Amino acid sequence: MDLTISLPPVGTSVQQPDVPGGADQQAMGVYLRVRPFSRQELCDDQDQDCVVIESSQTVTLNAPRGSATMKSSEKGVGTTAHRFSFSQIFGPETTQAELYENTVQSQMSDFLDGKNVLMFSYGVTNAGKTFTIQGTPEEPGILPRVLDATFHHIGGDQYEGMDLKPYLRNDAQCLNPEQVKQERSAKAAIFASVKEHCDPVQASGGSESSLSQPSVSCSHTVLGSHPAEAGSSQFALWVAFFEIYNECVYDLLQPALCSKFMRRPALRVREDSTGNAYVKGLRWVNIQNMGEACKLLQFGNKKRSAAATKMNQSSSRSHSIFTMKLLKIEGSAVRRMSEFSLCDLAGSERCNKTNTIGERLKEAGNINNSLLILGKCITALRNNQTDGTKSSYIPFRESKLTKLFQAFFCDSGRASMIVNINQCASTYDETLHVMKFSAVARQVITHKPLESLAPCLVGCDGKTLVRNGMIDNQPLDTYLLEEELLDEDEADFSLLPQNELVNMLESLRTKLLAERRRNLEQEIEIRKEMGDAMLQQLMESEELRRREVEELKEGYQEKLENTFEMYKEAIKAHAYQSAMNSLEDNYVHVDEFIAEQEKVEVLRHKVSELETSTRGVSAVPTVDRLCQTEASQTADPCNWLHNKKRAIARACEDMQELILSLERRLTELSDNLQKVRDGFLEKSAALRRMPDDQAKSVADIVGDSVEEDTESTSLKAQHAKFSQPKTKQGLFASIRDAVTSPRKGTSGRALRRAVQTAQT
Ligand SMILES: Nc1ncnc2c1ncn2[C@@H]1O[C@H](COP(=O)(O)OP(=O)(O)OP(=O)(O)O)[C@@H](O)[C@H]1O
Repeated sequence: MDLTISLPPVGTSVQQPDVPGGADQQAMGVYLRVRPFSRQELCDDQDQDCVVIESSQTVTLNAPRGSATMKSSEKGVGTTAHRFSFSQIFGPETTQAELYENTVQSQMSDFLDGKNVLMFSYGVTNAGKTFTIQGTPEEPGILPRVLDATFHHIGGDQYEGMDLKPYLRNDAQCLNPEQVKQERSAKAAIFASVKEHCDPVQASGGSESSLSQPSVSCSHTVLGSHPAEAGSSQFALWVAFFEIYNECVYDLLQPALCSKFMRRPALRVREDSTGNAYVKGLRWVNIQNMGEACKLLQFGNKKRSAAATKMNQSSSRSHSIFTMKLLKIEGSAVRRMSEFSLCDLAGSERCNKTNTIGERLKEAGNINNSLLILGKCITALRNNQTDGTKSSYIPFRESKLTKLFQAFFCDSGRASMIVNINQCASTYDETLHVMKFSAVARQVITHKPLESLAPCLVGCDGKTLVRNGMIDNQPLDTYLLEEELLDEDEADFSLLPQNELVNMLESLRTKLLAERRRNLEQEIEIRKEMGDAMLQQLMESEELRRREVEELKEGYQEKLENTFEMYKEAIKAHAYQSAMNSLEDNYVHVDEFIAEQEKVEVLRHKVSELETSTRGVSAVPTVDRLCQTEASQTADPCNWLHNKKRAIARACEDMQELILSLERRLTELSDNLQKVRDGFLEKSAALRRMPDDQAKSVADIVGDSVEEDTESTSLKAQHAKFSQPKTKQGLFASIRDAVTSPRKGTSGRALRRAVQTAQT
């Protein structure tokens, strides 16, 4: 988990932060506890002097070989040694009692004085967090010691009645006899289920400090300064034990479910009318001695989500919170109520180190997420405090854990932290992250907690009975439930006394304004974060698309080239195959080829002889050339001549058709001439009968007729030419004449005759 924390320069110790506020403000208590090596760890060569305690407040971490930190420093990023300072450092030899006396005792006196206190343990898995908070029967941890000290403080002033109970976050409720009965039977059910498993000495519950067995030597000197006011006040201690697992809150003091297949009901985190978070429906149990406390712890621990991981056989997979509420009772009024919460956070392990898969991986994700938010809250708190002008958003509401912690950090409480580390080389990098986190936490300033005001006492139905220790004269049931106050439509404010109403309105107005301002700031912050995130996402997806398109293009290009190459190869292969096939088909042995050539030569000779012997044919050079060329191409000259004869016959037929068409046209023209002549004669006669002024136009008409007459004459002359007998020449010369100048050359009939002669 990277908490993205800016650190002071390496090699310098983190200075104790200046506390501007003076006496009522102090730096958050951050203690370091270094666990001793286990025998197994020593065998595994985990002792590489990674953790060197320099003084009671300063420790240096040296990166071992193979760690990511060492690798980074080898690349020139960062260094191998990091120094950190703490409120106090407890080495491996520190006993549980020493730790308690030097860390919790001052908080303990605050708690007994009516102030709210939070203490949480933070560290990687297997670092000793649970050992520090709960300990073992032989070496009890902080929690049993706090309980023991509380009972010692209560002494004989135990409030026996169970009718005054914590309610919401800071209020108390007055139970009716029926409810008291229910409380007793619920408590008895819990104890009944742990009876067999609980150590008989601890379970006896006879002693008010049953934990004060030989192994536990708990100093109660601090309590001497604030002894319970004998006779005047009584005390009631109520405890709750719950866990936050996978971001769901589960009550560890709920009776066992009927079936193991039933799912545990998850509880909701709500806010009371003053904005303080509380777990709705959480079971509070009144305990009156250490025996009962021990049984409750056993009952709850059995239900806690733990699992064997690679690094810890019994690793806590959830954040467990044990909360004590001490009610100071005078008569039937609760004068004061204070809270002590002890939180054993789940290990901040890395997924790869712990072999986390499946459910364990999901757990690790949720654990790391809530720890990350805790880190963000602490960083934001520090930033806001160090820079007075800054008021950045603190994301308390982003996880259940930080929601419940908010009150301790912001106003009505005091928080302190015990950082647990082991000295193993294999977990060095994670340990370094934990130390960086604690370096920031060390700079957070906490306000000295104010003594809590008398809680608002509500009746068995949840309606307010007492405010600030004063019992109102108004009928008890005229006050409103928190839910009703939140629902404006149903709230009947007119039932409240006037001065109460004015005060209430004023405080509500102030709260509303503060809430609106906070909401607005949060909204702006969230919008900005969302906008940035969306922009980032867009840019990333754009880049991704671009890369995908490029990859696709390259892929298709490559495919195309491959296909093209494939086809080229196929065509080449096919061409080669075809060439080979045709080579096989046309293969002629060289002797055969020579013989054939000789045959051709003989035939050619014969053809030339034939040509020479054919008169007239030899006179046509074109045909001769044609014959020579084609005769050389064919081995059978007779066949060739036959073909040629057929071709010439076809040509003659065409010529005949041409001659016929010309004759038809000549006939048409003769007919026209005849018509024109008739017309001319008619018009000449008419002319003679017509006056002189029309003579010119008639002359034009006559002119036209004369032209036509001229044409007619020339046609006639042509016809005569066609009709004249012609000197017999070569066949092809005659054809050529007929084709090139049909009007001037031989007549159709003469041409036909010439062809016929050639054919015979
Ligand atoms: N100061 C100590 N002296 C002796 N043994 C210790 C000490 N601290 C821890 N151990 C032992 O180390 C082991 C791991 O401790 P523990 O279970 O408390 O770790 P953890 O940090 O709570 O782990 P996880 O986060 O996985 O629950 C336990 O066997 C515990 O008894």
